[in-house]
Amino acid sequence: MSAVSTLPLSIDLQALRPGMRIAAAVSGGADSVALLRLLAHLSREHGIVVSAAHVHHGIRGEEADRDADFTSRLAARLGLPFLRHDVDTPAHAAAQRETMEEAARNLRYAWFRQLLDSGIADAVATAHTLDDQAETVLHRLLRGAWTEGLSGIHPTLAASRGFIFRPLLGVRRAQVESYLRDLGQDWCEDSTNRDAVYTRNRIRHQLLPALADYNPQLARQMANLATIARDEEHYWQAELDRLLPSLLLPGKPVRGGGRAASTQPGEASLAIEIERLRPLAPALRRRVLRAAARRLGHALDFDQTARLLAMCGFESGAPARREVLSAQLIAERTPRELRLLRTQPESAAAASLPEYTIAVPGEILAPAFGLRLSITAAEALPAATLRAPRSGDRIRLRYTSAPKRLKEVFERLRIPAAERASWPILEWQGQIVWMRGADVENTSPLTVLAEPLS
Ligand SMILES: Nc1ncnc2c1ncn2[C@@H]1O[C@H](COP(=O)(O)OP(=O)(O)OP(=O)(O)O)[C@@H](O)[C@H]1O
Repeated sequence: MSAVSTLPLSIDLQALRPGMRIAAAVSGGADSVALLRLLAHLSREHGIVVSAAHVHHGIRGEEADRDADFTSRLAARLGLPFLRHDVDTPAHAAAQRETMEEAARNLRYAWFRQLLDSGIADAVATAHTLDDQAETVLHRLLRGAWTEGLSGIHPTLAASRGFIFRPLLGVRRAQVESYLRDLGQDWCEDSTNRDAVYTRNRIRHQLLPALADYNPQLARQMANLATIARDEEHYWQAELDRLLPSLLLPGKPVRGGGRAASTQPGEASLAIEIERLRPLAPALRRRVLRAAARRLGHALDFDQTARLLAMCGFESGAPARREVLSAQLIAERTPRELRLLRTQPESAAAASLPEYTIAVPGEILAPAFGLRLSITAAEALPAATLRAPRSGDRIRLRYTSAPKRLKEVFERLRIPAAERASWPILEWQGQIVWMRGADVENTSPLTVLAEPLS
């Protein structure tokens, strides 16, 4: 089944077959209400079996109850089954040390995959639109993205059974809303969608409209860029799969002894023969290095990759023999090999982590900590420092009477010993005002927002 002409919006249904059971992921917002209405229409015409799947995230109080009731009543009115899943997002976020947004998304997708695995649905449809795509691409561009990041929201995600797909990716949000108005169909507004604390909302309500003054087609072009980047990625990934086995030296991880880097228990390393990298195009060299680092659990940013290329002698300047790329990754070079070594963070590498100075108000990308940090304040104030913990650091958690030693805080938060030396904290005027995953008593005039770098 391809694009369906009898529908008022052109939606991409290439992946669907008659008789398939489709769970529409419905938050109650305009996009997903439109998705449900469109699929309900198709179910009558084409024998697709549609249900409405809603996650109650346990956040946003009564508004979330309202959305769940609204979605359930809408499904009933359309004669469709309603599937509801309740989760405790704050508890999950605390346990996994994720932001609330990350936790909500992870819980949502985990349930979608459960629906597929259990055979309740053959496919889950989400209602991402072309505007979501444009916002995602622009957001990633602002954070500093590779082509993987620029490939944005993928139209289809494979699952172990079935798939997740986004049939509205070619549709503008304004089209969705006018479709609903024509139907006389209402929807729920999420009050947090206007909250300017979230970068995503500022991109949607401020940046994209401002840029559209320069080019009214910008959203579509951002979406086109995502398609181009995705195809490029696909091509290069196939090349990489072909090349990697001959580029990464066999028999790794190694045990040290005569080699460039000696490994300790819990560490791992990979080596790449420099001469084999030399004939490759720069695009492939970078990809090989990034793929090698990824195997050690590390996402290299552009500068780290450039430092590795320089170590191999592919960039100007004297090649360094050793680079501490982050608390967890060291690179060493012998005449023949470039070796990447994943270290225990308590090692010397942790001590070499950079400190980032952040203007207040201001924001910073801190690749060594995998973070993007923004600080808001009502007026210009002295700068803050993002850094790894130091002995003697004390921190006051909310609802506790006195500052505690960092070691106690780590224990209380059950942060594994191996991660502590590189755990990011923010210091302002001699006080720790933020720490990843901790509810810090922040009496300063600073508001701190941290997001992981993708
Ligand atoms: N509470 C929910 N219950 C069911 N589906 C939801 C819920 N929230 C979002 N979705 C689905 O996910 C789509 C995207 O939602 P939204 O834009 O809020 O999420 P996001 O975090 O920006 O994106 P992503 O889901 O890709 O991470 C919605 O159109 C809807 O299909």
